[in-house]
Amino acid sequence: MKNLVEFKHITKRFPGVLALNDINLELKAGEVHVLIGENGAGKSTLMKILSGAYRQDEGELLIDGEAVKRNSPIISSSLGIGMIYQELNLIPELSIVKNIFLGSERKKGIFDDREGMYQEAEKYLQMLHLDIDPNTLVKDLGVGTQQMVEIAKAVSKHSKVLVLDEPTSSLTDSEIRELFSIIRMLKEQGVGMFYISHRLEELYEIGDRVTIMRDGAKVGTYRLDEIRMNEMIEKIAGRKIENLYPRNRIPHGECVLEVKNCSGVGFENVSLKVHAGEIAGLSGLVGAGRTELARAIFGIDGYHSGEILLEGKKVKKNSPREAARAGIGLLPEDRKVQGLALKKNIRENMVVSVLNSLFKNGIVDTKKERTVCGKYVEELQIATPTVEKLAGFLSGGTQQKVVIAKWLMADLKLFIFDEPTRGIDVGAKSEIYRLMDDLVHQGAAVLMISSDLPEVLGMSDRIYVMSQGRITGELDHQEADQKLVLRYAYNQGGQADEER
Ligand SMILES: Nc1ncnc2c1ncn2[C@@H]1O[C@H](COP(=O)(O)OP(=O)(O)OP(=O)(O)O)[C@@H](O)[C@H]1O
Repeated sequence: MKNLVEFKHITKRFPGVLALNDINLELKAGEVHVLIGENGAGKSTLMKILSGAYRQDEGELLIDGEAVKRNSPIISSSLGIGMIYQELNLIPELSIVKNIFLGSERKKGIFDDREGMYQEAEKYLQMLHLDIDPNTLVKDLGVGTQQMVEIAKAVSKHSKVLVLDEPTSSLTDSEIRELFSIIRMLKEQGVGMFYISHRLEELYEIGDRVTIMRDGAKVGTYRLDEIRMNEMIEKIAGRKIENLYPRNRIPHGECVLEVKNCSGVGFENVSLKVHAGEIAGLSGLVGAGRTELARAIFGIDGYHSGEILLEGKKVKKNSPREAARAGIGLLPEDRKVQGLALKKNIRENMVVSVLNSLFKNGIVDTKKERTVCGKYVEELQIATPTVEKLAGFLSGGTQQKVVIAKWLMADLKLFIFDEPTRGIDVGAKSEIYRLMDDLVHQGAAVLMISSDLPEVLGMSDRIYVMSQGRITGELDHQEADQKLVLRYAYNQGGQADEER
């Protein structure tokens, strides 16, 4: 089969980092080629060379068999390369049609052919099974639908190659199904796709071949029907991971968090408890109201009735500062926006929450600071030559590790983690789990929101399930399994009980 893209001996350096080391790789027509590897392994850098955002230091890029001498985003797009990023690149204030045709407006004479563009957009939306008016503003769409609009945009440009960078990370289950059926349709039309993801289960469903990368080098390319998951995990991490969920459950202590009949925007009549020494999982589908509840507990948003208590004392409403002072920390879902100062370096980002403890005689004890940061850089395998590197230059997953380190360092009574391992590679995941287990052993309480079912089941002592703003189930880890949690998540828990 024809090669749509060929990377030949591609090397790329950044100050202090060999981001890509002699990479050889090809993409065939009609193929879904998965790229996988630890955070900072070089996946995005390779794709940015394809998109023309970066230029390789050595090696050659061929598109459709032709060497691309001088690449740029415009050239790459004209050669049929479409990029669909995690951070969506649509303009929220504009309509779907305007977004689709931005920069490639269809003309009738010298004027924009508005009617033509509307009809064409409608055709693409129908093709993607989206029943929406193309004049709808993008800001009024959910994240999943926005992603579909990005795909419609790529389809309108008749892209031969699509790059999907963690496309499912914020989609609901049914949106993921929809996306996969679109990917299959595009495959049949001969479109080739690079697919970056850290979710190993889904790769088997959608991928043809997988290339594993580590530290900027290619470990190997394998057909997915020829490599087992355990083997893949070992190749990604470069070591054996005996136990991904290193939980050592202990009898729990006093109640730390109590939410009593709480109602607010996105959740209703929620009651739950988390104890010292316990990890309580909060499961449910995307959009079930879990993040809204977490934001209310941490005081970012208010709630109109009910009570939130920390160690029996009421937590002040609407004040994250008071919540933090009381001993609550929230690791937000949207970490890039909320969790990190991009213009500050790793060290500065990490120590903000513990700065007080680093002062000695009124000045920061830099030796202690470096030791503390170094420990987390090592444990979480943060890919960086130095802790002085600006956070903005780190790979997406590495940025998340820095935010997580910052929270793990803080001395808190209650940690709320919202999707703690989204976008994190499998080796670091097990380290984060180990550190979470340490936290509860030291007496903290953890509320972990997660859409990753194996993670919820593997880590929690108890699992609360939410559906449409309400708690629909509470399960002990011993009785919980994937099916049961899903039933409650779809609010079918009652029926399940009757069946049993
Ligand atoms: N503009 C830049 N300046 C300096 N270093 C960079 C820059 N872009 C990437 N890097 C470095 O290159 C390496 C590869 O990063 P890349 O973003 O390609 O990783 P990745 O495999 O996509 O990771 P993730 O899974 O976290 O998205 C990292 O060490 C990163 O810090």
